Amino acid sequence: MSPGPTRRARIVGTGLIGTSVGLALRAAGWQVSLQDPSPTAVALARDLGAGTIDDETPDVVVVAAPPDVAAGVVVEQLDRWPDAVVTDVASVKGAIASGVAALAGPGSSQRYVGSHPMAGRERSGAVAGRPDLFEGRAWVVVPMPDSTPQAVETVRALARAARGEVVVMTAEEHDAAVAAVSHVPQVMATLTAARLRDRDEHAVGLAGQGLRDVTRIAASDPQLWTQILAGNAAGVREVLLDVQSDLAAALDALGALADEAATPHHHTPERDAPGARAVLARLLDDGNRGRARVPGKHGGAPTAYDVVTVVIPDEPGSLGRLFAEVGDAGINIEDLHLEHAVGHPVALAEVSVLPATSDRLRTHLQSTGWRIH
Ligand SMILES: NC(=O)c1ccc[n+]([C@@H]2O[C@H](COP(=O)([O-])OP(=O)(O)OC[C@H]3O[C@@H](n4cnc5c(N)ncnc54)[C@H](O)[C@@H]3O)[C@@H](O)[C@H]2O)c1
Ligand SMILES: O=C(O)C(=O)C[C@]1(C(=O)O)C=C[C@@H](O)C=C1
Repeated sequence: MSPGPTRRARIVGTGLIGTSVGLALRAAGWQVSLQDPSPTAVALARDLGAGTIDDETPDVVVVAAPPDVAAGVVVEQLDRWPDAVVTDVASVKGAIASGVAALAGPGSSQRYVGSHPMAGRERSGAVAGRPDLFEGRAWVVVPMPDSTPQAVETVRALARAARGEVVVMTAEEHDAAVAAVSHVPQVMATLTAARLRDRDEHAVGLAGQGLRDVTRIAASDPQLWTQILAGNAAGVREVLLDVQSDLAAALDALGALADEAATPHHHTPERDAPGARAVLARLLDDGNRGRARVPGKHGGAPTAYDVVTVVIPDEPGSLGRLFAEVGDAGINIEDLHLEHAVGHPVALAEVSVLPATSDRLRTHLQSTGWRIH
């Protein structure tokens, strides 16, 4: 290791995450060299500005390869660069830690520290890379029992340079946490979206923002996610067993309510489905309470935004004019969703703002001729 701050990184695996790490580190002034078995992937990452293709000796190597090869690649890199710290960014940590422990030569695993930036996209490949992908997102750092303090500090510095917020955990803590906050959400999005395959176009055409919110990540790469789910099988299964018991309760309640509805003329308190509505209400309330725990922007406490829904003509320049108008009112847009109504030449822009500013924004937009929904 060279003295002073780490400035030379090597990225091995230049897809979405490797390219994003390269772009982020270069923006922070680091030298970055790139490597990938796919000549196209590495050339593309270079052309996008993520680094150079050379064999400069690195201070730190970032393995951003698929989870099922990550441990082997970490060990190759520990052997190739005997003075470098090596980390990986795979979405599972226990399986990689055991792989490295089993394969690494004596003493070299001390230079390995696992990590996992909690940011990504439903797309793969260098072209989807973003320099600001990790901005304000948790970046989990997972030391091995024998990692040196210097190796841990090197990986913390790397995560900070890429604009992540460092959180240190064991591999077991990490895998249990991401089962609930990342892996099961992927499964639920996938299962929900799968129900749309055989629906006719009229039904799917009614989709509003709710479906979009719930299914964005159902577009993720099946090959990558098969590896992630297999790599955290026990943790994912444990959370899904709880989901299964909630689903069973929902099915029982819905069954009772469906029977009730099928005998509409014989409503009596005994024949009604006693307790079924309470079961559904409890499940929905549990969902409210879980959702309220999801952190807000930059990992802070959840912020309740007010949504101002503005009707905009579905034509070039409308959104730009709306942004300018909100800017003129001196109000920050915290989030934005666009919804297109089927068969209508307008779109709905759902502008999220801080609650203290929403009334002022509505008044301002109405006074300048915008239709508020
Ligand atoms: N996609 C996400 O949202 C996300 C978020 C955080 C972490 N991760 C983790 O980051 C890693 C990369 O995921 P991605 O989304 O960038 O995938 P990706 O498919 O976009 O990129 C993977 C890259 O690894 C390369 N590769 C394949 N085999 C390799 C090998 N043996 N050695 C070196 N490189 C190899 C591929 O050619 C490809 O360029 C995975 O371990 C994943 O779990 C993904
Ligand atoms: O936002 C997305 O598209 C993601 O899939 C990101 C996401 C997640 O938040 O669950 C997915 C997998 C990763 O390991 C880390 C981040």
